Amino acid sequence: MNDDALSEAEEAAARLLSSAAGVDDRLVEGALRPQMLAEFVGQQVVREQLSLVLDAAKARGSVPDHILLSGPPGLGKTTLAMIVAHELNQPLRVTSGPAIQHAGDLAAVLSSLTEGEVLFVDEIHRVARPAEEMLYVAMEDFRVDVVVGKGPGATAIPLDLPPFTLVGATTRAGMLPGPLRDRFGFTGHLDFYAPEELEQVLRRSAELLGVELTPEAAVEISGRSRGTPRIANRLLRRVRDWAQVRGDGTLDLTAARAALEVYAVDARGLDRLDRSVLEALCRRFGGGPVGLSTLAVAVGEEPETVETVSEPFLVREGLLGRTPRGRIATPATWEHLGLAAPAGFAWAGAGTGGGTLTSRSGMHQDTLPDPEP
Ligand SMILES: Nc1ncnc2c1ncn2[C@@H]1O[C@H](COP(=O)(O)OP(=O)(O)OP(=O)(O)O)[C@@H](O)[C@H]1O
Repeated sequence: MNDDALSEAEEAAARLLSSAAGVDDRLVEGALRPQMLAEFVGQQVVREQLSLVLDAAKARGSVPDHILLSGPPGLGKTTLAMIVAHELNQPLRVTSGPAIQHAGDLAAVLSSLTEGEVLFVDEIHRVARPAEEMLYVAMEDFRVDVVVGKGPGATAIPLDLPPFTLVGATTRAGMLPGPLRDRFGFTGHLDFYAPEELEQVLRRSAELLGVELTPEAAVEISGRSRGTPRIANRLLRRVRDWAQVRGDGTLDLTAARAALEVYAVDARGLDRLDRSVLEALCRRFGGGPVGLSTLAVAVGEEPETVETVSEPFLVREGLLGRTPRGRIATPATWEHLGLAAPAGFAWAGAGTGGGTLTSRSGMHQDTLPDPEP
């Protein structure tokens, strides 16, 4: 092997090793999380409000009010919870709604908190009913009533808790019971990011990953990231893979386009699930209305996944309408799929919030609660 061939082989090995080091994407995702509020890109309003809440509490030397963060997945709720703990210089305890199925589960977590600690409850709308009451008391009075014994002889022993801050995150704010929502002193709603904000996220992540990202590639990736930093970072890592394996290591427009084609992310950022939802809606159900659960079965997913992961973006893009009678296609849906709308299809909906069909009769309906506002 001559010197050139040898150095090529060494380079190839180095490239493979560095991509192998990035195999655990979750570790990389953690490394890309901003640590302080000042590093957190976008969400100007929530950032300013939160910074006031935290600064005021620090100035008073007290714990801040409980904080509720809502919004679609991947917009930075967990990151903000971590930032809250970091900014307050307090430890963070992490749990999630589905893990709290009994009051005892919650009592165990609460009774081990230290003063000022930040307790993060992800998917707080899924905390089981029996634990909810206990959470109300803990949030308001910093107390848990531990029940000892069973039946008529059961007694509740009150246990004082040190003041702590609860940070709750939810993708379904509408599902939170009123009394729980009311006990949060601050509620921040995270919205999808603007393309320029995602470019900023991408530039920051590329720097942390030590890769060169051209401005054109940043625009291309951000445009296909569905307004979501987690997706932007994920696509960045896929483009990095492509650039390392098939390109020269630079994340340029060619690498971005080629990689996103390999991973079937279309020009509007729709992925496999989004397209399956739209295809099923139009091809199998004639554009709807079709109930959420029927649609979810048709694409082989859980209704909650379709509702929380796919729908918010599709509705925002005007590619899907949600009505009390079910999900419906919009003119943009047919256009995006390159299909002709069936004769008689007429849409009288607002682009983002849903709408009504004017001439088609309801078909394929499930019993469906009113869509969330
Ligand atoms: N504002 C931001 N600036 C920079 N990076 C961000 C921002 N928001 C999110 N990220 C990145 O996106 C990733 C996903 O964020 P995070 O896990 O906080 O989302 P989430 O809203 O909690 O999602 P889920 O509800 O699915 O848990 C993080 O790893 C972080 O690197």
